[in-house]
Amino acid sequence: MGYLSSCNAESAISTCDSYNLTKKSLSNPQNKQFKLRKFRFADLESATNRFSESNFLGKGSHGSVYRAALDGGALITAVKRTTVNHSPERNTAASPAENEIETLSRVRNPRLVNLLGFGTDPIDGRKLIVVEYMPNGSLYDLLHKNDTRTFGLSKRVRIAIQVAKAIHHLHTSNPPVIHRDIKSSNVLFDGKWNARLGDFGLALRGHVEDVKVQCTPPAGTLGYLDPCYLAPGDLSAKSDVFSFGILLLEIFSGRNAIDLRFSPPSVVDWAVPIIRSGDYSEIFDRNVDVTADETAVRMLAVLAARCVRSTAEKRPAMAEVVQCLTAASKRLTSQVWNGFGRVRRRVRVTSPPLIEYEALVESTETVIVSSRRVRKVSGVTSEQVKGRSDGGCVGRSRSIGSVDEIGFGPLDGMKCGVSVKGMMSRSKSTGELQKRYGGIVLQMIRNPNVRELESSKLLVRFR
Ligand SMILES: Nc1ncnc2c1ncn2[C@@H]1O[C@H](COP(=O)(O)OP(=O)(O)OP(=O)(O)O)[C@@H](O)[C@H]1O
Repeated sequence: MGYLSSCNAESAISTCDSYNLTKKSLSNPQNKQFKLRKFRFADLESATNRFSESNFLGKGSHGSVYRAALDGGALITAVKRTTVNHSPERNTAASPAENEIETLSRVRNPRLVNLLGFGTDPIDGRKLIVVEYMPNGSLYDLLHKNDTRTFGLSKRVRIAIQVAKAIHHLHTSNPPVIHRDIKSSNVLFDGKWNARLGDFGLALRGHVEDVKVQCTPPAGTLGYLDPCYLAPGDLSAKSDVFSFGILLLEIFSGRNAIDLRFSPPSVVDWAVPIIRSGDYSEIFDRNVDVTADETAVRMLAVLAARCVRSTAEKRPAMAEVVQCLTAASKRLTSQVWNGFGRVRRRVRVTSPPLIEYEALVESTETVIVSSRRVRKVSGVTSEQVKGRSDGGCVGRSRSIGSVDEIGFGPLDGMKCGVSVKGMMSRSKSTGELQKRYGGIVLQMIRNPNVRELESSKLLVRFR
C-alpha cells in the first residue's frame, strides 16, 4: 500500500488563516498550529486572472506557475497548476503535485518555500498547489542570467548556508525528507533576498527502509544526480549532499552543472581535479575576490569536493556542511571588518557618481591623472596641480617620513583636490633625501556640497 494512501494531503487540512503565517510562526518548526487552506478553484482562477500570461511566472516539468492575488489582493501567492492529470480513479500512485502537497504539509520552515494550501480543478481533478510567492527569482537566474560582478564570495556563502540549513532541516525531520531535486532553479529568493528551497515534487518523506522509499524509482535532474543512486534501495540523505555539492560548485564557479561549451562539460569533472591539485582559488568565478582569505577559500573548495565524493558514505552530513560553511563565512566576515577602513575608503558609495581617477608617476613629480570612466587622460604635474589650484598648496611636508601635497583646482574641467602621499628616505649611497614611493588620494568636489574621497591602491611610484 502506498504511503500516500494512508496519509494523504487532505488529511492535513482544516481551515487556516494564512495571515498568521508570520516569520515567528514559521521559524518554529514544531509549530503545529498552521493548517492548510483548501482553495476553491474559482478563487484561484480569478486570483490568477484566469491563469493569464501576465501572471505567468514560469514553467517546470510538472506544470506552470502563476502569481495569484488571493483574498482581495491581501495575500500574494504562487499557484502551481500541474499538467499531470491525477483523478482518483486513475491509479494509486501519487502525482508529483500530490507528493508535494503531502510532503510540504509536514515540513514547515522559514528556509523553505512553504505550502499555503491547494485546490482541485473540478473538470479534470488536477491539483493546484498554493505556495508562498518568491518575488526575486531563482538562484539559477542570479548566477546565469545576471551580471555577477557584485556577487561576492560572502554573499555566495551566505546563500549556500541558507540552502544547507534548509536541507539539514529536511534531513532531521521525523521522518526525514530527502528532497531529491536540489538545484539552482529550485532555490528561490524571498522579498528580503533570503534563499528558500522549493519544488518538493520528487521529495520522499520516510525512513530509507520504508516501503515507499524502497519502491520509488530513482529521480532527479541530470547534472545534479548522485551517481551512486541507481536503484530505489541506494537512496540516502547523502544523495542530497551530492546534489548540494554540485550546487556549491555552481555557486562558487558561476558555471552550470552541465555546460557543453566547456570541456569537460560537467562542473564536477572540471572542478574536482583542480581542487585535488591544490589550486583552490581556480574554481572560483573571476568576479570573486579569492584573496580575501585563503583559508576560507580552501575550506569552501574542499567542502564542495567532499560533498561530491563518489562514495556516498564519505560525504559529510548536512550538519557538518552547515558548520563548515558557517566557519568559512565567519572568516570572510572578519576579513571585511579587519580591512574595513581600507575597504570603506576604496569602495565608498558615491552619490553623485564618483569618477575614479588613477594616478601614476611618469617621472619625479609628474603625475598622470586619468579618468577611467570618462576615458580622458591628462598629464598633470604636481606643480600644475598647485599652479591651477584655487587655494594653492595647502599642506606639504618634506621631512623623512610621509609627504603630503594637497592642491585644489579644476582638472578635466572639474573642481577637485589632489593629495599626493609619498615617503621620504635618505639614499644609502649618496645620503640625499629621496621621495621613494607613495599612494595618491584624490578628493573630488563635483558638487561643492558633496565630498567624496577615493583612495587608490599604491599607484604612485616616485623615482
Ligand atoms: N513560489 C514561487 N514564487 C515565484 N516564482 C516561482 C515560485 N515557484 C516557482 N516559481 C517559478 O516558476 C518556474 C517553474 O517552477 P517549477 O518549480 O515548476 O519548475 P522548475 O524548478 O523550474 O523546473 P522542474 O520542474 O523541471 O524542476 C520557475 O522559473 C520558478 O522561478
